[in-house]
Order: sequence, then C-alpha cells, then structure tokens
Amino acid sequence: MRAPFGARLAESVAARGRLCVGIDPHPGLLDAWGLPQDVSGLERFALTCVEALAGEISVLKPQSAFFEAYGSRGVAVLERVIAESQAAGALVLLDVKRGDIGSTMAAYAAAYLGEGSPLAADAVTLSPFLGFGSLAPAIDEAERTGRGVFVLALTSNKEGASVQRAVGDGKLVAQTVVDEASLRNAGADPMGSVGLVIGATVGETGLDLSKLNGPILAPGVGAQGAGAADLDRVFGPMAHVLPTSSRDVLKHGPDVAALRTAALRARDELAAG
Ligand SMILES: O=C(O)c1cc(=O)[nH]c(=O)n1[C@@H]1O[C@H](COP(=O)(O)O)[C@@H](O)[C@H]1O
Repeated sequence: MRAPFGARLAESVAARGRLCVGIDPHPGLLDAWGLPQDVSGLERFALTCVEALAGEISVLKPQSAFFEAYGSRGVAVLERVIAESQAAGALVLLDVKRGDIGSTMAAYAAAYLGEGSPLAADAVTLSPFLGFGSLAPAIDEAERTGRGVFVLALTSNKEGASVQRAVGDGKLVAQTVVDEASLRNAGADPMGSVGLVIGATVGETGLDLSKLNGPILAPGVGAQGAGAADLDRVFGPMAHVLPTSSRDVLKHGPDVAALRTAALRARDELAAG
C-alpha cells in the first residue's frame, strides 16, 4: 500500500528540492527543438524531458491537452511519460483540470487516480467551479489509493479573478476553496493530500491559508513573468509551496544535459528562502 500523497510529496521535496517542471509539448517548442509536429516528435520531446528531469526533479507535470491533441497515440505517449517518470523516482502530477457533477467525477477519478488505470498519476489538477463538494469522489479515491489532488483556487491568469475573487457567503470564492481543502487535510502529518493551485503572479492573495495543512502548486514562474521575489511576496515563509515552470525550462532542450542544468538552476533560484 502506497503512503499518502502528502507524505510522499514532503519526502520527495526534502530529497530533491521544491520544483515542479511542466512537460508542455507546445507545437512551437517541438519546432524549436527541430522535431516534427507529429506523434514521433511528441514522443521524442516528452521522453527527452523524462530522461533529463525524472531522476532529479521532485515533481513532473505533463499537460494532458498537448498529448490528447495527437489522439490515442498521443495518450499512449502520456502513459509512458507517467510510468517512466515514476520509475525514475519523480512524482507525476497530471494536469487535466477536471471538474464535473459527482457521478461523472467518479469516472474521472477512476481514470486518473484509480488503482491499475494506465493514466493514473500521483496527483491531478481539479477545478472546483461546479462546487467543491462535486470533487468528493476524486478526493475520496485519491485518499484510498495514496494519491493527491491540486484544486484551483487563485489561478495565474488574469481572467481568473472575476470568478475566484468574487464574494459569496461573505467571503472570497477562493477562500471557500481553501476552507474546504483545509477541512479535508485536518490532522494529517506532515500534511494532507489535498493541494491548492495559487499562481505566483496573483500578488496579495487576500486569503487565510493558515489552516491549509497541504501543498500549494504555484504556476506562473518563468514564462508568465513571476520569479523568486514574487513567490516570497505571495506566500512569505509558508511551507509546502511548490513552484512550477514549463516553457522557461523546456526552451533549453533538446540537449539533455542543458535541459537538466536549466531545471536545476531554476530549482536553486526558487528554493525556499
Ligand atoms: O494547474 C496548472 O498547472 C496551472 C494553473 C494556473 O493557474 N496557471 C497555469 O499556468 N497552470 C499551468 O501551468 C503551466 C504553466 O506553463 P508555463 O507558463 O510555460 O510555465 C501550464 O501547463 C498551465 O496550464
């Protein structure tokens, strides 16, 4: 039986440092790497990332859409990315941003978090905007299988604020997401397995994160403009913040050594102060 995701993440970050690298095979990056825009190019791109990063970086985050764009053969590449990254010791956070009514959410949970599913990762990204409670089947399944979830709270894009900073029941919608996640994580040691996504670009969060007891994925560093100073400004000395960067690291490929060096440099620059 797998240990809970929160414990596995804490252990991985202690050993490998706090950085998640996104595997986002943008068509423009395939071009820049001199690869064809077909399944063979996708496969070469993604497996080069795994070779360069999976033995060193604590979390890899493949973005599902870039694989789905190539149909079933692209999804087969995603399955290999998940399996080979895990075999090399990295945790895999599958970025699918799912959210649905509870009965179908259970089907997504089986696909991405269920034991024996070829697409099961260590954790997935979820969207709570059908109501946090609609995510219960996925959170329950993650808890059953030692996996985790990262729920969108304050996203890095500027359009997110119109929904996430809206006030309902006297508090920010994003605070409701924080509070629900905190309830699920209460009492877990060293932390729970229900993470949040809060962009490093969001400035003052206006959120009380003191009871979260879970990890925070912080996208927006690098290509979206945020850096180490922004992480400090947004999160202060909070524990369990996991910055994530995709294009700013990936642009250093296709050379395996150069890609690895760029990732390690980003990890060191973004290390907790
Ligand atoms: O959930 C995410 O990963 C995510 C949430 C968010 O608020 N903002 C955000 O950029 N992301 C993802 O993080 C990655 C950022 O990529 P770069 O901008 O190239 O570093 C993309 O895969 C986004 O989909």
